[in-house]
Amino acid sequence: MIELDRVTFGYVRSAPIFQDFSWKAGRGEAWAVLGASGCGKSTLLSLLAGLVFPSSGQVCIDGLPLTRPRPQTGLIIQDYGLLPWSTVRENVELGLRVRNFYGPDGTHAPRSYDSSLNVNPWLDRLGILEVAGQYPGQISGGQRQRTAIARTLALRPDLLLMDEPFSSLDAPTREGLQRLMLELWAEQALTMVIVTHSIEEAAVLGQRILLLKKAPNRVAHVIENPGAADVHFRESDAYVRRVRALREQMEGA
Ligand SMILES: Nc1ncnc2c1ncn2[C@@H]1O[C@H](COP(=O)(O)OP(=O)(O)OP(=O)(O)O)[C@@H](O)[C@H]1O
Repeated sequence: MIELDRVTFGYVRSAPIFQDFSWKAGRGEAWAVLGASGCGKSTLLSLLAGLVFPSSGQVCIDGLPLTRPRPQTGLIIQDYGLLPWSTVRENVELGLRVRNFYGPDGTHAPRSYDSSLNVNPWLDRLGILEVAGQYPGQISGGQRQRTAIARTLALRPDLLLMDEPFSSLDAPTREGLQRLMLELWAEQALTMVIVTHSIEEAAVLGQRILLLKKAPNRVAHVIENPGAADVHFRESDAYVRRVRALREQMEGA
């Protein structure tokens, strides 16, 4: 589904963050991108989202070179990006309204396009139906993040990119949302890429973990972590060992 082929990227007047960097992710996989601050995790997400482009090499999604943001890619950023003057329901409808205006191909709305704004199933699935009439300022951080997730999933993405989605939440809320993401990932047949600087989060959410090191990243260090999809993985010895191993690998970065 995702293929980075010898990608080189650096911001203007800055040293490259990725140099001849190649990486592949298959359809339906759950990836965590882990690394210390400044190693290029968010930049990788921007490359995957089609927000920035390599100076050489290619980013391909589903075999097609990425030349602009793709309508089937959902991006969830750290501060939720909710409109404070709109209710939870209006925020969840927002992506669908924009898509109805521009159409799923990003240029125009074809007649055949289903323009329904029925977001109730998503509000229900994300557990925010009872706060649907409230404004972002009146709900908790966890509910705000659920709203952002509902808004993105209502667009039925096949690729979900998340940048430090739970970093500002307290531990029980974060763990609840991590569990929910794993359920949604399995339920919706999503390909998921979650950027995190938390070793524990990477171990819980990433069936495969891409470890970025100090820039420039030239090699994709991939750690297999098949236990992640299991709801009880967090309580297992294998999880403790995985976290320890990841910490050692990060310290050696
Ligand atoms: N828009 C930009 N213009 C110039 N430099 C940038 C820009 N965005 C990020 N950088 C720089 O690129 C490098 C990688 O940044 P990036 O945000 O991708 O790292 P990160 O691993 O996500 O870090 P963090 O965990 O702190 O968010 C950093 O040195 C950062 O200062």
